[in-house]
Amino acid sequence: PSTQTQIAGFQFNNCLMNAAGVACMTIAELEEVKNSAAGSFVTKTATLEPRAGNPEPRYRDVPLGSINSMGLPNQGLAYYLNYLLDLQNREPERTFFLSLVGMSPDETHTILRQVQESGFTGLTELNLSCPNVPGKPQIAYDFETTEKLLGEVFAYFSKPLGVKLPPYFDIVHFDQAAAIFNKFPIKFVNCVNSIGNGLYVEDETVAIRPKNGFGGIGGEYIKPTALANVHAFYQRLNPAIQIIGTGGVLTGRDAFEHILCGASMVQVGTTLHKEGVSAFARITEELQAIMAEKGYETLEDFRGKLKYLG
Ligand SMILES: O=C(O)c1[nH]c(=O)[nH]c(=O)c1I
Repeated sequence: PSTQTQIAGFQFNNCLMNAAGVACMTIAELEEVKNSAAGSFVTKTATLEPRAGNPEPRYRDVPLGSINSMGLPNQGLAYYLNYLLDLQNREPERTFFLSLVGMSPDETHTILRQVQESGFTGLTELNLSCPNVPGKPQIAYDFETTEKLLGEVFAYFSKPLGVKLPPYFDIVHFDQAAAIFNKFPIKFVNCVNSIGNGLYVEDETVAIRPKNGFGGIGGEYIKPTALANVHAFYQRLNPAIQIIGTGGVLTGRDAFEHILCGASMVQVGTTLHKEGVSAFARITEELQAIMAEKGYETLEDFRGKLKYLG
């Protein structure tokens, strides 16, 4: 069976890739993901200037997942954009993702204009969901701001762009968010970012330093929420807007469920942090075994075909 896929008309030889933030801060890390069984990579979310991020410890792997309050540390847009421009000349047949966001709407426009004016031919993932910059709300929880920002962006940005979303927990919010995204030529929505502002306690103490221990939750804890967001947007969005599924992917079975719920690409975060890039080959083999057992040749044989109980 084949686990190849396409996003916005770009072909990928595998439907698995890293989630932004994991294994993607440096060129060395990105090259390792690129040279693994992953079909693509996304960079760490880039801001205009490099950022040190929050004080450590700011990321912890825990038995059922992870907690992080990194605070958007990154090498700055130029570092990632220059690498991607060089890479697309070296490997023109492959497509990669650039994740970005400004520390303000104006900075977001500055960054996106730089990308627009560059020769970048890959996919842009606008991160509307970072939960860990003290004082900064998750943009996509503010529907008015999100609609205004996207309206401004699409006045000048013509390269393929998708958005990274926080998890929503209310059917009305799925309705309202989807109604906004359906207004714009967005190529994909990526559901979900970490569940924001969880708290992990060891003995009597928090596990991470920033924000008195509050941080985004990933891993097994979040798969039911991730699948619900993937499927809710799959049900509601214009079919021209594809879904990337992120959250709780440990095994081929988890990847299968994301695709069954409507995802065209599946991202791996916490599991990749714990296991390393060998996770991509393992999960791919597990997914192919499930597809073979069920007689599915391609993702399209089962993508979005979640059954209800009537
Ligand atoms: O703290 C971070 O850097 C971070 N952490 C997350 O869990 N999601 C995000 O989008 C980001 I930008």
